[in-house]
Amino acid sequence: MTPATMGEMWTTVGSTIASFMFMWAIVRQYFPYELQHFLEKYTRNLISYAYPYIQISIHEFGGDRLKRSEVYEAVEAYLSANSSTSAKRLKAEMGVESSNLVLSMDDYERVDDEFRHIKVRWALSLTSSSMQPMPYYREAQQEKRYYRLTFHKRYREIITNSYLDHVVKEGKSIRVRNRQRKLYTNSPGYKWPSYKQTMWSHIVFEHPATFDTLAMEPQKKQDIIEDLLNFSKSKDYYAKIGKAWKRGYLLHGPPGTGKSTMIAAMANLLGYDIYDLELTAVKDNTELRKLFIETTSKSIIVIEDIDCSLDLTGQRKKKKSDKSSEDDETAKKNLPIKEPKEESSSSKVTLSGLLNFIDGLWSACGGERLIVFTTNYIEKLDPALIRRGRMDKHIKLSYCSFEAFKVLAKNYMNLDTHPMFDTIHQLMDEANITPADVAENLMPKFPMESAEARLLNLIRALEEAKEEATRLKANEEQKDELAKEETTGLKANEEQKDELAKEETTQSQDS
Ligand SMILES: Nc1ncnc2c1ncn2[C@@H]1O[C@H](COP(=O)(O)OP(=O)(O)OP(=O)(O)O)[C@@H](O)[C@H]1O
Repeated sequence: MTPATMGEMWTTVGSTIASFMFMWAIVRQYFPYELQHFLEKYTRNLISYAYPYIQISIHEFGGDRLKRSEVYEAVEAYLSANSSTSAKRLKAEMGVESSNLVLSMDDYERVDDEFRHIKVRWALSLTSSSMQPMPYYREAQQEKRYYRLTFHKRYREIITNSYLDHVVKEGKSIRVRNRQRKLYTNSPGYKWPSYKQTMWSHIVFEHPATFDTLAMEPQKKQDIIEDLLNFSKSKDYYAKIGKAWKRGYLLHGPPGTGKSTMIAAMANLLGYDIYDLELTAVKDNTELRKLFIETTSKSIIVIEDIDCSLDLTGQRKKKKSDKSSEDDETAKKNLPIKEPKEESSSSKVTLSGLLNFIDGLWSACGGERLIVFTTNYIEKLDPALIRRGRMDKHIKLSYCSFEAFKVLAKNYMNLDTHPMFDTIHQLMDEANITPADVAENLMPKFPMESAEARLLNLIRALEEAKEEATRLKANEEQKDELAKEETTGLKANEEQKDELAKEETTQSQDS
């Protein structure tokens, strides 16, 4: 068939040449190396006169042949999202950084893509190296894969300036979404022996908590979700206002109200890694800075129970004997007593070191990081540590409300409503119970335990909590009464003493 227009003619020439080159890529391996080299050089020169297309190659391995090229990996991810629907020959592999099966275009396969109405073609090809492979990097050296992008030369500018950037950005974010996330810790067990320094070590982070499963009032939950999503999309905004791209969250509330669960939900929402920083294992401010610099972008740095981690007030660390008065206070508030973390006497991290870690010059490195502190006792923290700007958002996690209970009932029993809910609602207004305790009661104690039995367990727990609260209140009132009586007695004594003294003075004056 004769091509009707010039455009079609170029298309025909182009696709003929492209097909020729594609065929050549397959058959070239059967030619001796020297002949391949010779033929390629002269054919390329000849083709470049007639060929209206531009080609860009992206090789799997860089000059050092050891590390996969980041751009290649991004293109691979971008095309795997694209090619799984359009390519005819796909290969299935386990993702390097994920446990999912990843589909991508097979060797010598081609896929078409479109960008601002411009059609481009990607092909995956292979070359074999003439070099003797090193034993450990055999694969990297023997089979060299590369992607070849072909487009018409009239689109050179748009493709090189915008399309490639778009592919790499998209590919990187697909990789972030698909990667296996990590939970890092610097626990004392991971000291590097020769330097005696703590180091990060990690396991795969697989916590199933999400904001859907988190028991909390819906409006409060929505505010937090929006705040987090807003943060993750605000790179340009932070740059514009000249602030490091990071945000501090302070989660406070009694034990078992979901502080750790919320951190896991945050990480799952944003696809971030978690660095669980054990401050008591950090030797000094220098080591803290080193650990901080080693954290990567898109991560949450967590310091749990910050009040127990260090003496952040600069005062003498409390001795065991000093604890009793503190414990009295705790008992008054009906909170379980938190054991202090491992003795931190060897740690010389100071409050100023920690503040530097949050918002000093070093804190700007890396970007896109959340810093989360948790505490059961917000009132114990130095105001400088938690002022807005450092801890931008303070979130109070509290005892279970009826709204929060409904989330747990849905999660644990798939119940939206039940006649027993009214009693539970009423009791929850009168008694304090943590979401952890509610969850424990809703869990079946044996297979097939009925919903009624589990709700009854919860009602009993609520009644106990109510009785306990009434008992504690009565105790408090009794203590207040005794204190009042004591004060009245002391006052009467004082008055009697004054009276006697007055009488004595009168008598001595008379005599
Ligand atoms: N708000 C909640 N939503 C869903 N589950 C919760 C919630 N709060 C607690 N839980 C359940 O209770 C368990 C303990 O909660 P979590 O460890 O998150 O509490 P915490 O406030 O961090 O406690 P602590 O102060 O002792 O560290 C969790 O594993 C979870 O099953």
